[in-house]
Amino acid sequence: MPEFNVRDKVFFITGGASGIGRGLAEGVLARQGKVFFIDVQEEAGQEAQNELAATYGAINVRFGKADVTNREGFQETFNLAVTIFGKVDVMVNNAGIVRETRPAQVIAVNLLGAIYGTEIAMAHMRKDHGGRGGRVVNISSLYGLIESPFLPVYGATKQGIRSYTQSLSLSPKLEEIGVEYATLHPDGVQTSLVLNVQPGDILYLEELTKQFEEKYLQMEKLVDAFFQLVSLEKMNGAALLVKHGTKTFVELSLEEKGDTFTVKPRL
Ligand SMILES: NC(=O)c1ccc[n+]([C@@H]2O[C@H](COP(=O)([O-])OP(=O)(O)OC[C@H]3O[C@@H](n4cnc5c(N)ncnc54)[C@H](O)[C@@H]3O)[C@@H](O)[C@H]2O)c1
Ligand SMILES: CCCCC/C=C\C=C\[C@H](O)C/C=C\C/C=C\CCCC(=O)O
Repeated sequence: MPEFNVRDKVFFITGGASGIGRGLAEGVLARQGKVFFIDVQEEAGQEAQNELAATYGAINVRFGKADVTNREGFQETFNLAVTIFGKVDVMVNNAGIVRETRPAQVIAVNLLGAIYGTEIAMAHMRKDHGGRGGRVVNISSLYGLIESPFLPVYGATKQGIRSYTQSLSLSPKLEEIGVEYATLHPDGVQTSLVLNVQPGDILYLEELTKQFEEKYLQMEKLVDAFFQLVSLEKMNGAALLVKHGTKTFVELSLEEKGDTFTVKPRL
């Protein structure tokens, strides 16, 4: 099977108006793919669409306003993408927030939103229901692999995304369904999610700021790593950790110690 080529593939990206989603959208267009992206921020989304269209052509990129926690609205924009581009080949569930004081909201956006997006994409892509197959990449985090005292709720959603996505990748019907699943685990990137953090969004922010060495991962490196992941001949089940200076495919191993088992990321 040849390497998965981005050219002429249609990507659907959630949370694409800014940050990582926007970076990935531009990466798709630069590789001659097509993008439909959604976001709750209408003005920023329209602006991003106009800027990307000016460089890469209006026929290759479209924005739709939608909230990933509203399944109906999410489905409507997905249907619109299929109407405009004829198909969706790659779903990227990227929309996410950090707000430790609002656990229900964080779980709804980060976890439920990614589950809705995966279900919507899978229903369209699955070969056993007349689809063409496809790929789903769910954006987790470094904190989808390790724990942080600063972000327990956020971390739980990111570990949830990892577990959900990797569980789907184990489907015994994978061949006939024809949909592959993977997770991306970025370290800190300087986006509005990090730069606009308010007291209360993160626990012990003062301590975190003191110990943080400002070793951010560059967007360019993250975008390259994403395309390395999505272009794999066989992407299913991959989990790619991208840190400042390194990128590593990680596997989770179950360690047995007497009667106890511990799950440890093999980093
Ligand atoms: N920046 C980092 O350090 C970092 C590290 C690891 C993982 N991530 C993850 O990457 C993803 C993107 O984050 P980012 O850093 O680019 O942040 P960002 O704030 O720049 O972008 C997130 C986008 O999601 C949109 N969004 C928020 N709620 C939404 C909703 N309900 N429906 C639709 N869109 C919504 C926002 O409007 C925004 O445009 C998130 O899932 C985040 O958890 C970020
Ligand atoms: C100084 C403010 C940092 C705010 C980080 C907020 C959200 C980060 C979400 C990402 O998914 C986290 C991924 C990587 C960590 C990024 C930065 C913090 C590093 C601090 C630490 O060493 O724990």
